[in-house]
Amino acid sequence: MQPQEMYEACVAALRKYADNAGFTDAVIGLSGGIDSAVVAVMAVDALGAERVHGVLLPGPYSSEHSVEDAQDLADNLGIRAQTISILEPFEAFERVLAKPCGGELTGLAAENTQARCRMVCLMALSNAFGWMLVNTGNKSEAMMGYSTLYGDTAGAFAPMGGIYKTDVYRIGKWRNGKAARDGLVVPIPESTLVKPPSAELAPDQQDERSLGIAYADLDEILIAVLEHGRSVDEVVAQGFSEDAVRDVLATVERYAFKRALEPPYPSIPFYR
Ligand SMILES: Nc1ncnc2c1ncn2[C@@H]1O[C@H](COP(=O)(O)OP(=O)(O)OC[C@H]2O[C@@H]([n+]3cccc(C(=O)O)c3)[C@H](O)[C@@H]2O)[C@@H](O)[C@H]1O
Ligand SMILES: Nc1ncnc2c1ncn2[C@@H]1O[C@H](COP(=O)(O)OP(=O)(O)OP(=O)(O)O)[C@@H](O)[C@H]1O
Repeated sequence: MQPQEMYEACVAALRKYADNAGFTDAVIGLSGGIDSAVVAVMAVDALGAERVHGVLLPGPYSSEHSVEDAQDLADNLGIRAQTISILEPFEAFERVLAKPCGGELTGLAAENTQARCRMVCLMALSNAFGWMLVNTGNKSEAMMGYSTLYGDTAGAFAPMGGIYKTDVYRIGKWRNGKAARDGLVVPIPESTLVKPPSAELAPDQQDERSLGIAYADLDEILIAVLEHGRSVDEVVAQGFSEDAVRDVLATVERYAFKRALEPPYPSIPFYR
């Protein structure tokens, strides 16, 4: 499927889900990253700018450029955006969880607590105003379990849940190009499109370093096996090491439990 067809299918699925569930408005955490940027544009196209509520939730490792990119996106889209710092709640959790967690809240527990603080804030807004929390996950992350259970896996619907990360970029670029061709404001800031993706849950964290593989390679392996039914040998013949392919497939299997707890997403054969 070409980016335009993918994009329009995701927008239509989001609109339909919200209508069926009786939601008029949506709330989205805006991180300055590509995933939340593309999902926010989809939500505006599905529901209208006045019905999309952005929330910037900076934490201890949020970079200045992320906050700027998130604000620029909101301005370009003409949506209301507010900032809720997670520093205070996170510090409170660091204090109260230090002793129970062995003396200090560190490592994975500290990283994931930040994502869960964000979820609590977003769900409070959902409860207060009846806004649907839109999940920003993509299929590459879901397959690799690269998300925080009960954190950024929250949300009613994941419009991009069936789209691999490399296509998230293609879709975003296509949507920006369409705006430019139509003489409209280009929604996604250039720096969101070019910076290396990062969860910003630890200092200098980058997705591809944490995953141990570049998204371009990861997606090629995932699409070959999961979408086109290729065998390990066939994928190795495409130019990947057998270890790399087997590692990816073992991770996919290990994280089936997390996918079972993630929101629904469009059931569209994007890759057939
Ligand atoms: N079989 C099973 N059935 C049911 N539950 C099972 C389970 N195995 C583990 N669990 C539970 O799952 C927990 C582990 O899951 P979880 O807490 O999510 O933690 P985990 O999967 O270990 O780590 C999440 C990773 O995703 C990264 N992340 C987070 C947020 C956003 C992004 C991003 O950029 O997209 C990336 C984060 O930096 C971290 O490296 C275990 O502590 C256990 O409670
Ligand atoms: N600082 C933040 N402010 C608001 N929402 C956030 C913040 N950090 C994370 N989130 C929410 O959690 C989601 C997952 O974070 P993640 O870092 O994986 O995504 P992203 O930043 O949109 O994209 P990328 O993976 O390219 O960095 C985001 O899409 C966003 O909805």
